[in-house]
Amino acid sequence: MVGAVNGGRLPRQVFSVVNGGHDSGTWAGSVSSRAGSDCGGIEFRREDVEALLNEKIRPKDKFSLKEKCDTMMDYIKRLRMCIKWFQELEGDLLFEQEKHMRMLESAEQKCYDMEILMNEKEEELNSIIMELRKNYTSLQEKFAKEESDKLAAIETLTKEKDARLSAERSQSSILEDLERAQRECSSANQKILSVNDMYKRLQEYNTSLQQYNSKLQSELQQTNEILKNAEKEKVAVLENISSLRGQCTSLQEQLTATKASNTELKNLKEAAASEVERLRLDLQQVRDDRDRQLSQVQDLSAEVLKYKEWTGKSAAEVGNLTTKSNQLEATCISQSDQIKILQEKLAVAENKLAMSDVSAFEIRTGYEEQMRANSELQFRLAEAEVKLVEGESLRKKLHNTILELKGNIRVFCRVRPLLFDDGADHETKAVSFPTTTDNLGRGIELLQHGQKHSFTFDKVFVPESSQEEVFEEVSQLVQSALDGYKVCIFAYGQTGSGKTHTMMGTPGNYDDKGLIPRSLEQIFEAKQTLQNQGWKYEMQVSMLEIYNETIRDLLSTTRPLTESSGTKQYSIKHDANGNTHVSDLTILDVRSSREVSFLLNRAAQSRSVGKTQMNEQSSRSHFVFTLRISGYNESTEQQVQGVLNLIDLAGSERLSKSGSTGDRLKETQAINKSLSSLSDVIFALARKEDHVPFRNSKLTYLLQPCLGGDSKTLMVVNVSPAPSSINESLCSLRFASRVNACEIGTPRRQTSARQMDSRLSYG
Ligand SMILES: Nc1ncnc2c1ncn2[C@@H]1O[C@H](COP(=O)(O)OP(=O)(O)OP(=O)(O)O)[C@@H](O)[C@H]1O
Repeated sequence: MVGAVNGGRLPRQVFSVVNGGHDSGTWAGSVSSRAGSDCGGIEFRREDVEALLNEKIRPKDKFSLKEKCDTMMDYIKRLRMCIKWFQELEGDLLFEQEKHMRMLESAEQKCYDMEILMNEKEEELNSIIMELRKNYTSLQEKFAKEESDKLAAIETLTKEKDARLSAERSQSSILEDLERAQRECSSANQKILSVNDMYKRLQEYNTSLQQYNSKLQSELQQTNEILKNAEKEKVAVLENISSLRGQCTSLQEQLTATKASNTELKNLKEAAASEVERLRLDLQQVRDDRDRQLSQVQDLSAEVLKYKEWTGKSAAEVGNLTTKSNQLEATCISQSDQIKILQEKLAVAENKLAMSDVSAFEIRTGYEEQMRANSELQFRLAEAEVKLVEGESLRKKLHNTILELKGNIRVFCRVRPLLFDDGADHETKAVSFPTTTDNLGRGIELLQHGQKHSFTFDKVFVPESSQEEVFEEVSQLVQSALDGYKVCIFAYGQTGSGKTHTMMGTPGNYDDKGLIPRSLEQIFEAKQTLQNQGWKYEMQVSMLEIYNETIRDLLSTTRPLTESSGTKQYSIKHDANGNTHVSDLTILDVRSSREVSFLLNRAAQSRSVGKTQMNEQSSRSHFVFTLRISGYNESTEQQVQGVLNLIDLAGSERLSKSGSTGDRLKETQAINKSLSSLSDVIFALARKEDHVPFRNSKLTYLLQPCLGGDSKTLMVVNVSPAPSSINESLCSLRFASRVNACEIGTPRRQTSARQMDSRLSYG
């Protein structure tokens, strides 16, 4: 049964219970205590019982069978007792087991409670341990720190000891230094006094510099005056030169005529001389004949005398001789007559010769006089030309000085006349021009809601200013392009304010032509004039427009009809030399202003123009005209590369006011965006910011060299005088005055024979 319960082995608890808690030894004590004498005092060992239970016990061989049977019987009896006892024991054990089970359960419960408690405690302990560990670590750190502090303190102490020693040593030297420093201090105080004195003097110097500055300003004005006078003188000198040239030409003609008549007279003289020579020869011959005949006559006379002496001779012979003598005398007389005639002829010829000699002398004298006058004229001409060159270089120098003093971006303002379309009350004046000497020709005032806004620019053109007057002010700048500068002139302003009028003029009205045609005429005229100084120029032209942030080639013969059919992507690139190139753009060589006018007309027809509420013929794009000039002087071997950019910007307009819709709205938005990029660039330049957002629009990127480089740039801000446009005019003038305050750089002349791309560049 036990075996069934526990695989044939007695449970350990049983031994404990039976043995009274002793785990080893035999069962005798226990069995006897319960079984008493029934066991017969026979002891059996635990192994025996186990063996018995497992039926492994064999009675010992030395007993007899009976003894063996008795033993066995006894054994069986005991076994039965054992079994009984075991049964009792089992009951006890079950009872015990139940008790133990209950105890176990309560122990388990306790255990479980304990476990929970333990877990809680463990957690508590863990956190305490953690805290303790932290404390320990921090304590260790503190300890280490304190150790290092201690070491450092010891070191510092040692050092301090050393320092103290050395301080004690140096104290004395410091005392000496102190004395010296005190001495120096007193001398420094003296210096401070002198510096203060110097400061005062510097302030005075500063004041004098300011005065000098204002003096320079007035000198600048004077220089402007001088420049204008120099211009006038230049014109006078040019006129003088042309009259001298005229005189020179007429003298040259006279000289040629005189030379021709001289040659004629020389020929006549030579003919007369040869005639005289011939006559002389004839005369000589006649004289020889006469002499010969005279000697014959003399001979014959001698013979006659001899014959006369010979009276005895025959009368016939005498008659003969007399006839001969008469003949000879007649011949002699006729020859004498001939000689007389010849002598007369000779005298006439000699007279003629003398006369021709006299006229030849006169002609020679006249010729020499003319030669003298001619060389004098040549000398005066050379002098005038030298003066002209000097005047020209003075003009350039003064002009460049003015620009350098001003910074390279200048601003002109032009107010257009009131138009019928402005619908304005012509009595109400929103724009006025101050007449004080300071601001005369340079100031403009706007009246908005009763408040006056004043602005000053390099030049302000009143509504009555003519196109010619405007051009006169920019002609110097245009001229600089021929001197090798990059020049950029752009018109800015609200839509309908007169930009296109200023730049291009009125179509079909020759006298009202704008800056672009006038500039070209001046350039081509100057090209002709400068030829006399050895300059040869080549010109290339290109024209483009930026419409809705897209570049369009206005000279392309294969221009797409619609926006979407466009194939070419014109990209802008700036090279290392500061030149700008637009890929695939048409560039044409031009030789006369007429050729360029023709191209301008062609471009004007291709330009994007539309009608808005503000302007009947509004330019809906930015127009960029570029002329590249490359010049070479054979005599000085100088080379210049100038660029002239003339730009008519699209007009800014308020969406609300323009009343644009559809495509017009898109255009207006694109125009306003690029103009606002332009103002961003100008403001960044004015503030001297590190990053200037040139790349924010095609317009600003294209104009980068003009705005941020070394070119001479002029902005013409156009404003309308209409009271209804006062807000826009104010915006334009505010922007222009920011531009006017910009200092961008110093214009640089391109005079070296540096390599330039054969493609046209913008700056
Ligand atoms: N100085 C002037 N004298 C006479 N008329 C002028 C003057 N300036 C402008 N106008 C006239 O004003 C009108 C608008 O001028 P224009 O077309 O030049 O303006 P805009 O600024 O180019 O306009 P948009 O930006 O819309 O193209 C035109 O009829 C023009 O003839």
